[in-house]
Amino acid sequence: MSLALSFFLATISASMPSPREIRVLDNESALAEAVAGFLASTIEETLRRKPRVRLVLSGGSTPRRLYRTLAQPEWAKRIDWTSVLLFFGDERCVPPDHPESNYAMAKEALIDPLQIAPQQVMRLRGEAEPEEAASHYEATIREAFAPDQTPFPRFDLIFLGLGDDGHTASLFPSSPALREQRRLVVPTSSPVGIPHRLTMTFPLLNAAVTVVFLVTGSSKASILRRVQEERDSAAPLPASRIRPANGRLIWYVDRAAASALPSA
Ligand SMILES: O=C1O[C@H](COP(=O)(O)O)[C@@H](O)[C@H](O)[C@H]1O
Repeated sequence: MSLALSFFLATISASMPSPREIRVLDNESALAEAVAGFLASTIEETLRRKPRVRLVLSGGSTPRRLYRTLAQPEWAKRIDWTSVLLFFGDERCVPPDHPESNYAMAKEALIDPLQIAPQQVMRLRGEAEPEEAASHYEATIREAFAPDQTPFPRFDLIFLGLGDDGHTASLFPSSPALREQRRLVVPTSSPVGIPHRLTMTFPLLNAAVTVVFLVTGSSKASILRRVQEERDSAAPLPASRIRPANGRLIWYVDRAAASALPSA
């Protein structure tokens, strides 16, 4: 089936800051190919306007598949990685070679295979004291965007995942980090797995030019439906609060994850 046919595109714009698009692909590998194509054209288009692309990577198994796809020769030769600066939306407070580190995963699947230069990779220091690591990353981001960053730095593209509990990045339901309005990066905690985390905040994530969610598998079907339905609720799940103020929000999901959506 062609990519064009396997896309189901829904655009819902009522009372939202920006239209939302849901693109449904047959399976995880079709999704990785489609997102690789989207990334390639975003990088190309951004480089026509400015010298650098600032891209935020996410953790999780779906992004890993995407990174491995991007490292394949056919995609490697289509993308000019020398002009891309890589950042991370969140990190576990673990050393950079820990199996749970988002940086370690991206290094193994994307950065090393593509030989992306260390000076292009801005990692969160999971091994440092969390407050210090958050402030350090905030300074790193500010420096990478100077002087152009009012009111918040505007990343060209941010990849995000969706947790079973509705979390995204390391913004977990009921966390005080959800209320942060001023800082770009904060320490936070997770109710499951590695407890101490670092995460980008809503104001920073929502300042992006484009945010892309990557969601696959039937285990995500019911939470995906909830996130799509409750966008106007008074206490929405963290993932529902991703609403780029002047940007685009695109959901790439596979058929299994989309199976509980009303239009699926
Ligand atoms: O944005 C993100 O989302 C994931 C949740 O996805 P999962 O597929 O691993 O459940 C999160 O854990 C990850 O750190 C983050 O970058």
